[in-house]
Amino acid sequence: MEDEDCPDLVPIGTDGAEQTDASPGRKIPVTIITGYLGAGKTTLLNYILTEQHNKRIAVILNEFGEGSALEKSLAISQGGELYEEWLELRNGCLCCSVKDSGVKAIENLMQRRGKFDYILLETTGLADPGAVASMFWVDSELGSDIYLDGIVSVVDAKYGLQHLTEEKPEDLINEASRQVALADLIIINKTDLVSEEELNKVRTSVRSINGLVKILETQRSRVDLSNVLDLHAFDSLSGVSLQKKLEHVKTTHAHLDKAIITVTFEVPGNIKEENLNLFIQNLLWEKNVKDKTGCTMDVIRLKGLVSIQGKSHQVIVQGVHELYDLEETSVAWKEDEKRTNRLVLIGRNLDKETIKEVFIATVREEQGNS
Ligand SMILES: Nc1nc2c(ncn2[C@@H]2O[C@H](COP(=O)(O)OP(=O)(O)OP(=O)(O)O)[C@@H](O)[C@H]2O)c(=O)[nH]1
Ligand SMILES: [Zn+2]
Repeated sequence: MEDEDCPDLVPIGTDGAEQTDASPGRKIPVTIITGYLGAGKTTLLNYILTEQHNKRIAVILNEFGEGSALEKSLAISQGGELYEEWLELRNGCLCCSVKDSGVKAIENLMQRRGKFDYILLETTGLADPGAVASMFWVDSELGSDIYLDGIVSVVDAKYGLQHLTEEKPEDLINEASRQVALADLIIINKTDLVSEEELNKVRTSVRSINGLVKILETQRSRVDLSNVLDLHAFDSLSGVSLQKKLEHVKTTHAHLDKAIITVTFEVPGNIKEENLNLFIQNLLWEKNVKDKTGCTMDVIRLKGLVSIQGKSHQVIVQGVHELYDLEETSVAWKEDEKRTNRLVLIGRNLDKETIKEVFIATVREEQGNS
């Protein structure tokens, strides 16, 4: 990789703040804050910055996914004080080659100014957070200083329902639904503007898309920060909490043909890692898994805990769009425990029976002893 391709981040002023880099080896979490136009993302960011006094938080405001501006500002909060850095990007934007250069740019800045403890990234209201997420997720595996902690979606209590049901041309999934489908935490904001009944409708609609997500309701995005930061939603640390969640997933039925829903299934026994890979790749890459009517199953998010042959611990499966990852958790299968595989899929054209059959068939096929 050529250094030339990486944008430079140039901090404004040379007499920067003191560096408070305590633990150089530690990785820095990135939380993606997404949500439709005007839902309350910036309000949430500002709230976090004013509430959180002991973390050095870097904020990337609003610019990922937009490719025009030549400079980006990076607001940094430390000890309750806000100051701003400008990122001067040689090739114009942070997003055009985000995968390498966006992360690299953040790393460069940290080298010059000392590490942050935390990075918050606000996407634009129409962004596909999956694209942004995959950039940080992949890079974490390449020895980056940064890792993806979670995706938080803010939903407007008043207009959210309208956004979620908006029909897009050519069968596209609307942005609001995608943001909800991908989220690890949903904040339904502006509850002051709606009646209890309206709020129920929004909540039901959010839940029908994402049966796994935690939902909070707020005014002015005021939320207990322990619910937002350090979720570890993408790493094996989330294995323990995922286990509990998987037992209580709210599976939903499509009330509309094209609705995004959550399905879950369980298949007992041990599976081979290569067979699981095959199943996931058919689903996410080959896209050759179809529902009963012949429509391709369209998976936006996938999570699961599985039992892989030869592994003593539960393995967590994570998928976002076409990326996925298997990682052994710290949870060991007990001697007398029934080994099992639980998967949750969020997407379109998902029908539980078919997908379970396909899973079983794929797992069995290659064992050659069915
Ligand atoms: N009534 C009410 N207004 C709110 C609430 N939270 C935020 N707002 C207002 O809603 C507007 C949009 O809030 P932002 O935080 O800028 O929303 P955003 O998601 O960052 O918006 P974009 O970046 O433009 O997509 C602002 O005028 C806020 O003051 C709330 O709980 N109730
Ligand atoms: Zn904003």
